[in-house]
Amino acid sequence: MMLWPRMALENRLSGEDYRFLLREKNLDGSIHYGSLQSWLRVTEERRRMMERGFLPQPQQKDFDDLCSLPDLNEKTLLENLRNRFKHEKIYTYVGSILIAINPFKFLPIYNPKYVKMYDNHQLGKLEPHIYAVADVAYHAMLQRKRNQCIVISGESGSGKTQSTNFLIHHLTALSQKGFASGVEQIILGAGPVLEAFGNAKTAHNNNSSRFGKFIQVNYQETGTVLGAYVEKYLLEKSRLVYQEHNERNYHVFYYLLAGASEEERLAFHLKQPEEYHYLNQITKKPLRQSWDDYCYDSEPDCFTVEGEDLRHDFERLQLAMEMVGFLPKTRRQIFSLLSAILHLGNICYKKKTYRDDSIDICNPEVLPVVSELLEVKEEMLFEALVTRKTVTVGEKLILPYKLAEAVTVRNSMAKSLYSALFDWIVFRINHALMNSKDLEQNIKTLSIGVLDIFGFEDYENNSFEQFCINFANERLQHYFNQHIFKLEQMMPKACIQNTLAS
Ligand SMILES: Nc1ncnc2c1ncn2[C@@H]1O[C@H](COP(=O)(O)OP(=O)(O)OP(=O)(O)O)[C@@H](O)[C@H]1O
Repeated sequence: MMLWPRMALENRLSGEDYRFLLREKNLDGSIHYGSLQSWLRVTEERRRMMERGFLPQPQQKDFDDLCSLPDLNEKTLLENLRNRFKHEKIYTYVGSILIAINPFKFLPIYNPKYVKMYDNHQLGKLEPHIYAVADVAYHAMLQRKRNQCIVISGESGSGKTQSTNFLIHHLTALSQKGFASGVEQIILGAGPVLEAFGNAKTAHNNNSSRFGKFIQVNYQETGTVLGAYVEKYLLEKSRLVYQEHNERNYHVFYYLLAGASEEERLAFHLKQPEEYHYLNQITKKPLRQSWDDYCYDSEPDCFTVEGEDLRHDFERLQLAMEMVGFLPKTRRQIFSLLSAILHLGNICYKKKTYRDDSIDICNPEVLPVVSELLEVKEEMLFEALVTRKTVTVGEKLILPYKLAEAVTVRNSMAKSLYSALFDWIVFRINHALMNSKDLEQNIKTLSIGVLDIFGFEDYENNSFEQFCINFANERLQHYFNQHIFKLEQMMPKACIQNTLAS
């Protein structure tokens, strides 16, 4: 295109005022001049030919930062992301924010070569990557001497936990530069332990986090990892006693039942998963055939998920627990408690007589098993399961539970035991992650936090837990919007100040 070309001025017809001229090279190399109107006619013709398939579609250029899209609207934004995804580019920037699209397959972009490539690089210079975000946070922390935080948000199954793992991996790799010190090993070992006890298969995600976590990696001012801290939020306790169709209980139960040795099976009185009430609800889906006739359709079970090797997972868990500092004796106690919870769920009740509401346990042979595994007296356990103690003015009353109450109490006991176990595991992990140097007052520490909470959920039956999860997501989104708008507002001010100063 030529602006104010001599030729255009010379050849212009009266009344036409060319400001530019279109110049096109023909196939034989000769130059062809055209007016804007003729060029528009040709392009329109080309567009029609392409639409009919006579001409090849032009290769669409993709933008690695959505802010660079010439025309930013929902359609172009989604098309750009789709186009990139087709070429296995799962990451795209929106300024300093990173969008990740779950590829649901392994991509070879997380090996040490990539760690090196993204070390100390300027955001936007290379293809967008999760390592680039970790790198920017790390160097911003070192340069500005300020703590940093990375917030990960997205609906269930979108890849938040996987992204957290990549971030933690890169954050520790940047610090160690090739050497795996003790603390980094513990940080990396903590992930599989938390996942085994706090993740489960859901309808949306085979490895869904059923708790929120904030992992804070602490550094010395030189950038060396000092230690870490894990904060846990709201473990979904209801899953322990009830799961929706096609969902499972926490992974650790299936690992234990598949991977325990013969000796452990005997010691913990282990059975098959389908023999435990807390695990066998998934196989049966009520199928309504007519209005007054319900029957239970036997669906294929989901005790094992495609591609899963539970025995191997149990071995991996044992290794990770060892890395985090759980001694064999402690591990045995943990597995004994898990077995006790499973047996506890099998306790069922019946009315003693038709006349009153008093109840009895219909399978008393389970009681000695639970009492042995929990190391509590059988009588005390029985009392706790069938009676309630209340104190009135100067009087202690022991009242029997009603049938429905007793089932709720049994489930509450199981939920409390598991929740206490999970809290204790997080506590022990934190103890192992805490470096004594953290506590020394003369060492100034910096940190990078990664927030990974459960994603937005909408099931057929949504419980109080879904309400809490979705509310937390809404709050996080609100915080994010506020933060981004504040940054946007600050930007013009900073620009004006800079212009005035210069
Ligand atoms: N970058 C990735 N590369 C390969 N696979 C991935 C990636 N991100 C996610 N996945 C796959 O998607 C699955 C679900 O991801 P993830 O568990 O991280 O989701 P989530 O957002 O944390 O879900 P929830 O909120 O339910 O915990 C993973 O188990 C993994 O198989």
